[in-house]
Amino acid sequence: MEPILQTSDLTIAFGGHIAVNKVNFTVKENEFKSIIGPNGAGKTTFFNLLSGQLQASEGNILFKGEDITKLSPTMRTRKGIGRSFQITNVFPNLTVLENVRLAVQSQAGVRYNMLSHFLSFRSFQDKALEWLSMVFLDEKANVIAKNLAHGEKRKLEIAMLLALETEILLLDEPTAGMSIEEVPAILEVIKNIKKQGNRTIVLIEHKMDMILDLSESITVLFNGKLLADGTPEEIMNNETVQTAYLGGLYDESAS
Ligand SMILES: Nc1ncnc2c1ncn2[C@@H]1O[C@H](COP(=O)(O)OP(=O)(O)OP(=O)(O)O)[C@@H](O)[C@H]1O
Repeated sequence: MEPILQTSDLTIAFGGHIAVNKVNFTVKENEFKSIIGPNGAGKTTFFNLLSGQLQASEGNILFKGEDITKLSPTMRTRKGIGRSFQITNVFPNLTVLENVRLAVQSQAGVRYNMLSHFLSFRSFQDKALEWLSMVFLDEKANVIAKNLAHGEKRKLEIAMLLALETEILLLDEPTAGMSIEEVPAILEVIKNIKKQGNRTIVLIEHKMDMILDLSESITVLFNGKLLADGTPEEIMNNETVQTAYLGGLYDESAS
C-alpha cells in the first residue's frame, strides 16, 4: 500500500546548521506513528516542514502521491494535513462550544452570519458537540474558554483540530506544560481518536510510556537525521537507538 505521507531526502538548514537532514519518512493510512528523539533532534522542525510553516531547502513531501512540498500551510490543511496548536485559534471570551462551532463552520466553508439558516446552525452546533464529546469536554460546553484549566484548553484545541476533519493529525507534544495529573486525560483523548480508526496520527512526545502505549511504529530522529524506524519493540531493542538516545542522552527531566 502506498504511504499516505512520505518524505524523500527532506532537508532544512538554518545558516550552517542542518536541522533536518535528508529524512526519508513514511506513514501509512490510519497508522499511529510517533517521532522521538532528544531535545534539538529536529522533531518540531520536521513537523513545520510537513505542515508548511517552513519550506524545505532540499527534498520533497508527497501526500497521497501528490507533491505538496511547495504548498502553503492553508492548502496543506485543505488537502488533509492538520497540525495541532498552530492552526488553532481559541477565542478566549467565547464559550467552548462556540469555539468548536466556529471551527466546524470554517471547515464547512461558511462564515458566521446572523442570517444563517437556523437548521444549518443547529447542525454545526450538533457536530461541535460530537467533537467535544470525543475529547470528553462536552460537560464544559458552556464554559468561557479562558476559564478552562490548562489541560482542558489542550482538549479544546484538539477538538478544534478534529473539527477540520483532516485525514492526518500532527500532534506536537500534546502533554507539554501539563501537570502529571492532567496527562492521563489527554492520553484517553488520543486513545479515543485512535479508536475511531479513520485518521492517520503522527505524534511527537517525550513520554516513552505514552509512546509505547499508543504507537504502531516509531521514527527516531537524532541530530536531524533519521536514526531508526520500526515497531516499538524493534526500536526498544535497537542498539544504535539505545546508545544514542534511550541509554544515555535521553532527557529524563522531560518525561
Ligand atoms: N527558526 C530556526 N532558526 C534557527 N535554528 C532553528 C530554528 N528552528 C529550530 N532551530 C534549531 O534546529 C534544531 C532542531 O530544533 P527542533 O525544535 O526541531 O528540535 P526538537 O527535536 O523539536 O526539540 P525539542 O524536543 O526540544 O522540542 C535545534 O538545534 C534548534 O535550535
